[in-house]
Amino acid sequence: MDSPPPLSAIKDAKVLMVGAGGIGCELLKTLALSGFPDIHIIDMDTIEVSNLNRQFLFRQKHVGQSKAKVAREAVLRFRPNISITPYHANVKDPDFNVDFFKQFSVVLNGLDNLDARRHVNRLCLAADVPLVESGTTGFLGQVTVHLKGKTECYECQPKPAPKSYPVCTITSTPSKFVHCIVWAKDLLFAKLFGDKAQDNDLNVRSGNASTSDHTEDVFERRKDEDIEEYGRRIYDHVFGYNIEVALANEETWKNRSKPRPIYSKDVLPERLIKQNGNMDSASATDNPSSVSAMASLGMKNPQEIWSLMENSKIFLEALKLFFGKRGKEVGNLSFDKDDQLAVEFVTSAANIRASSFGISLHSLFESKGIAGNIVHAVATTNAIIAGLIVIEAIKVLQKDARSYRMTYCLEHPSKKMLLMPVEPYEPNKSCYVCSETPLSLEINTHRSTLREFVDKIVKAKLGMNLPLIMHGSALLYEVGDDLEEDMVTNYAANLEKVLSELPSPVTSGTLLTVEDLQQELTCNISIKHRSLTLCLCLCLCLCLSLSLSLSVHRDVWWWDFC
Ligand SMILES: Nc1ncnc2c1ncn2[C@@H]1O[C@H](COP(=O)(O)OP(=O)(O)OP(=O)(O)O)[C@@H](O)[C@H]1O
Ligand SMILES: [Zn+2]
Repeated sequence: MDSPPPLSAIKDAKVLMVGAGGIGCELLKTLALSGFPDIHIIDMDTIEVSNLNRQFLFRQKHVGQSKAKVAREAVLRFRPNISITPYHANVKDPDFNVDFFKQFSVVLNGLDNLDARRHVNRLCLAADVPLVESGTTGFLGQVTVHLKGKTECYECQPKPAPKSYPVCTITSTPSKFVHCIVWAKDLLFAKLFGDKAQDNDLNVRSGNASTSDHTEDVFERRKDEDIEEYGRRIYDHVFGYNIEVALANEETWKNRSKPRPIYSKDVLPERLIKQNGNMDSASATDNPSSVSAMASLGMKNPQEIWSLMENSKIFLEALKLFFGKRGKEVGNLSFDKDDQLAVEFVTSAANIRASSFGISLHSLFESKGIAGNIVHAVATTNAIIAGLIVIEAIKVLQKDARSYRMTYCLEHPSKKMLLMPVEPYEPNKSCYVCSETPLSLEINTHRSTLREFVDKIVKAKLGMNLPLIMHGSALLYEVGDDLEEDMVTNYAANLEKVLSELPSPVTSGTLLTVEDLQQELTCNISIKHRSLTLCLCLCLCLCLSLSLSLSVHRDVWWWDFC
């Protein structure tokens, strides 16, 4: 593969790529073939089988290995004379600080999440290094250019929040298959296999009226309980008893069609073990990651829609395999779309619930897409976007500011164009990241603790990684390895206090300074005490994903418990 000699701007460039996935593989290849001599890559992941269809630098034999390292080796085979430095690490690690970023001529993002994108944006601003940002969703994609003070930063425009659903729709009145998936994944799967200490809206009342101990958690496996018996008890509780309890509230069903309780004995023969063999032969391998209920039941086609009976068998088999073959993980699992057994369990549970509510059933393939919020990736879109990133990177290196473009890759032509170039916007003067605009936060200072403020506002909403919080000259909180022991004790005590009872009380009118030492970002937050009205509180309660809710009202944020 011969290519023309590189432009001088390219020859002297040192670039940082963040992400070596779908876009990253294409990008590294295009950078190398364009003559970029010095490329650094950060990626925290290892290669999964599901990456191989489009992340073409990786092969089956690389599964389990670092993406950054394998991508390097693959490209060095056809461009042996360039320098590629891989980091198998999270870009949020403290080693990747402002000084690290300062060594690069330009940073190129091929990431898949908001959190990491925001973090890189801040480091690029602090290091004053241009950023070319990108993303794809199926046939759609975009490449944007960000230069401090000249164009808007990645965070100048608010980004849409991930979709969440009202709690009651999920727990009581699902009307779409996605509601059943959210129930199966975020409630049932989390309850059975996740951290027991986590809040969970799943109904945990005992289904057995004769049980003397009414506080018994029905989801706990009883001592010496046979695994199939346990599975059937869970099945009957969530698909049978809970539906009967819900039906008793007639108001709910006045204008809705009633669900049908489903009990395992009505769908399945008395005992399955005899049909499916015993635990030891249930799975062909002992490798926990390849345990599969479909495999042990001899079902092969992920695109097939299973009957209610098949879903019920998969449900019991998956539960049995989790406890039998992956028992060590039970209690620590969170749903992962690349975990076959988890997807099988969630698909079957969602389908049984869908059956109960008269919602059409879906295949494992479709369920996986919905559960993982997946829009199936299109390799060609990634290749187009990677090409556009390199074009913008070259303009940045040539300091050709007038020709910078943000380019949108469309699904259908608009004005006969599939690629829509737009001139970059000016920085947003009220952006708290790239300008010094103060923020306003309305919060219940008598009920919210400093820990909630740190976790839900400073980390989750402001996207800070290593925060420090000051009230005037009083330090309320900071993190770091070199803190004195008494400071660590003070901060730990502060975290549990409500804001108005901190040593330096935070009340209406307080101006807090929040700083992230790694991102070199400082924000001033003006606090206003607010106790929510009932109506507001009810509306907040509808948000499933947060037990504490926050909403952005232009530049004023309010926040409280539900
Ligand atoms: N904080 C981070 N630090 C380093 N790398 C990251 C970080 N966040 C995401 N990435 C990397 O960005 C890449 C994004 O690639 P892509 O969107 O193709 O996702 P994927 O996980 O490879 O594929 P898919 O999600 O479609 O299965 C991934 O390789 C991921 O490891
Ligand atoms: Zn900005």
